[in-house]
Amino acid sequence: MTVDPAALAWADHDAVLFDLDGVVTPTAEVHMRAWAEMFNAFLADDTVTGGGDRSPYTDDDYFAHVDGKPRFDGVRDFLRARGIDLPEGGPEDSADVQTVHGLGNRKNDAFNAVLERDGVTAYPGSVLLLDHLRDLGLPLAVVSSSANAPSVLEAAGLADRFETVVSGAVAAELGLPGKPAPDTFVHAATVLGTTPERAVVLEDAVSGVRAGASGGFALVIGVDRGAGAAVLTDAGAHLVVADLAELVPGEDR
Ligand SMILES: O=P(O)(O)OC[C@H]1O[C@@H](O)[C@H](O)[C@@H](O)[C@@H]1O
Repeated sequence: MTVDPAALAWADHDAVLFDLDGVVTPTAEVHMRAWAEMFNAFLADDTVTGGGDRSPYTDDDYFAHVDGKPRFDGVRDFLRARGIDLPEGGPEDSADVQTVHGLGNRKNDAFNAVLERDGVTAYPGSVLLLDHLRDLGLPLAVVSSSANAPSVLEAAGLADRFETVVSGAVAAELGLPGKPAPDTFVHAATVLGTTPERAVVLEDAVSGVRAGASGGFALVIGVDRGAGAAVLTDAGAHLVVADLAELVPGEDR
């Protein structure tokens, strides 16, 4: 399917489902840096046992194993890729314990420290699209793997723009598998009173694009913030943009 981004018939759809980090707000970068800080300290720590490949963690590792997934899935999938065996631990593990949950909690502390220090400013092009869709009266949702989605939306001043927020915490509560499984997007469509065949998904991560494609959504729009347009297309995006302003009719680009 070839789609002209500026000529999208938004009104033909019932709802629009936005990933958050990297789509609405530039917080994918904050997640990326927090992961890199945590994994590199872990990989360089001689006291850690569990074998595996301890070479430094790179952005390629992020895009291949971590991007867009719920926090502890990201930890597990990266460790598995490196052949490193760590105990699972539990949600209450402190951030200095060498378990899957301890490492995830350490990354979360790093993420929240940056959020508190720097705040969040949404991408201007994304706010333009949100304004346009509000003018059209389309119901909107955020579907994010992040348990921090509500605080990021609050910090960006956008909490009132979305009818529902399916965050990592909501998914865990409802027992929904995270991206790349389609369940969180399907749940958001249901909450907005529609079905995947009538809803649009916007995603910057391969795992999220896969979720939209395997869920049978009418339109899956990839947002290239570093994953690569070809990679997003291969994962199932119907079209790929670099900025959400490209999706607003009449916006100068
Ligand atoms: O904030 P949390 O709960 O750790 O969420 C983790 C993930 O949240 C996603 O929204 C990001 O795109 C991921 O790359 C990130 O790792």
